[in-house]
Amino acid sequence: ARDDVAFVPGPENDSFLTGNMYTLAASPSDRIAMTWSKQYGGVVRLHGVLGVKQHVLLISDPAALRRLFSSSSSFDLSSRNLASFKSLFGPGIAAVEGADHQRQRRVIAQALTPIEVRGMLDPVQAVSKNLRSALRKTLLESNPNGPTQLDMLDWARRVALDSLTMFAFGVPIHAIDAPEKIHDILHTFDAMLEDCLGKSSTLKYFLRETAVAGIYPSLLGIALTDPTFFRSMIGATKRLGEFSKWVRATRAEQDGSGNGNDILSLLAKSKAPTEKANKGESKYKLADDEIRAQIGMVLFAGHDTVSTTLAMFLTDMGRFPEVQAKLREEILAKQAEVGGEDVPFTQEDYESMPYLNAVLKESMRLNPALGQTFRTNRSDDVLPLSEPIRGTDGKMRDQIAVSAGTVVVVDIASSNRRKDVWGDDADDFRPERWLKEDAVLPLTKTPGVVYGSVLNFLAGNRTCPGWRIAVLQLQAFICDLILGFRISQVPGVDIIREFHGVTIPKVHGNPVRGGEVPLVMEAL
Ligand code: HEM
Repeated sequence: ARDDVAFVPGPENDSFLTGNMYTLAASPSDRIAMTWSKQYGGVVRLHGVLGVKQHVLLISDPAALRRLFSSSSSFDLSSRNLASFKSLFGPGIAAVEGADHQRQRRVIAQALTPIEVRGMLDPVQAVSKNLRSALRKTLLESNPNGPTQLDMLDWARRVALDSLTMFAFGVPIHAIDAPEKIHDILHTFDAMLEDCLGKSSTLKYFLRETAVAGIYPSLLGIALTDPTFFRSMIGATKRLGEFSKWVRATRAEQDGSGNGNDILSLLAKSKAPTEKANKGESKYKLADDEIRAQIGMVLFAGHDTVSTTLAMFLTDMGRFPEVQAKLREEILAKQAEVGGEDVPFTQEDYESMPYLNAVLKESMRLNPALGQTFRTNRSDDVLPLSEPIRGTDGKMRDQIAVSAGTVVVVDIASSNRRKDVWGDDADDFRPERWLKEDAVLPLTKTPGVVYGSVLNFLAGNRTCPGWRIAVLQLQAFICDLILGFRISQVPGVDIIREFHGVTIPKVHGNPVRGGEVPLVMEAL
């Protein structure tokens, strides 16, 4: 088949074994991807891992991404990702493709409509209030008269886990009150992601990548060549199994279900036959093993993504104290308007705070929890370009033929910073850009996304189905934290993001396993 990928300009090969892929994975804060996309444009040819596929395309061009995310696209999660998800979680939404995926998505989308998400507000707010009082107590105990330095990534993980287990599974886990009791589950994924996907060394990266790509797929082969990777996968699978058992046992104690409004209860309803069931309706139901598989899947997709986003938001509040002060003013004014501290905000209240949403979108735009995600095409495809490129053969091309099986990196980080879309100050933190009348970007400029034209929740057939509840949680946590605390940077501490499949924030120059976000917190 015709294939233009080899003619797309890109960087020199970095390594015989890992091409440019380890450089990409090991570069903090998505920096190298953004450097390449600035240097070479919206499509960049990378050298792949030896033996897996010679060339890889790094894409931030909006026209190419629109094609990639369109309904007729041949691109989907790579089979290597599908297989790893399947062995970790079972046949859940991110482990299946084609008709099975469509059916599962339909059911899961029904559990996360605007109406269902509205019903999840109470538990989310209860957890958020608990965070505020536990944090206040900790601060007063450690320094009654002033500020204290805390790892806010740890607190973000705890609040995200408490909130998720309530709205998704209908069971309380008490990560805020007793993190030591659930340490394993709290850290299942950050540990696994670091061991399995993180930066380590070129050789280890090579062994892992070729293992998951099925070059030597036997468990024994993986165990022998990369014991850390092997142990970590086995450990995560075991903890997930225990967690899922605990969820089901706790729900059984609570009269066989959660509160009725959580994702699991809603999924279970999809299984129950209705009297009016039309012919063919069963194709929109989930089997028991599929429902079970969603427990681990949702824990994976909805925990570290939210905690990283929140921790980076708080980091930005430390970096930009004037933004923090202005945001606090807006939330205080809204609180007075609705009747004071004791009246909880509604979803409309959160939505009607323009500065809150502008700051959240701006922080997410610059700090995506997933800076990259990987795809392969199931059949030959052609990607149009928003601006033509000159190939390494000297020919101008306004589209690129991509033969089946090509690995594509969706460059979310660079897409969120394109100057032709966001303006010359695309790299700057400037929430005001969202307040202008023309802030709504024309869809022709972006790949068609659910939340404010940023690509954080992706687009297309695997757009994050949890984006509404993710945003609602972030709005609630942010309001409580900004009202309750003054947040400052720790002098000399710079936070970077390491990419391990999901981003883990760390201290520049002194990265610890699992990450941390030290901030100076003061109760107001
Ligand atoms: C700020 C928080 C979040 C971010 C940035 C985020 C981002 C994403 C992205 C980029 C994907 C697509 C991954 C890919 O296909 O390569 C995704 C998928 C998914 N997300 Fe989220 N997510 C967030 C929160 C949540 C929450 C809270 C839930 C749970 C309710 C959730 C559930 C899912 C599920 C189930 C998928 C798989 C969808 C599929 O394969 O069709 N996410 N998310």
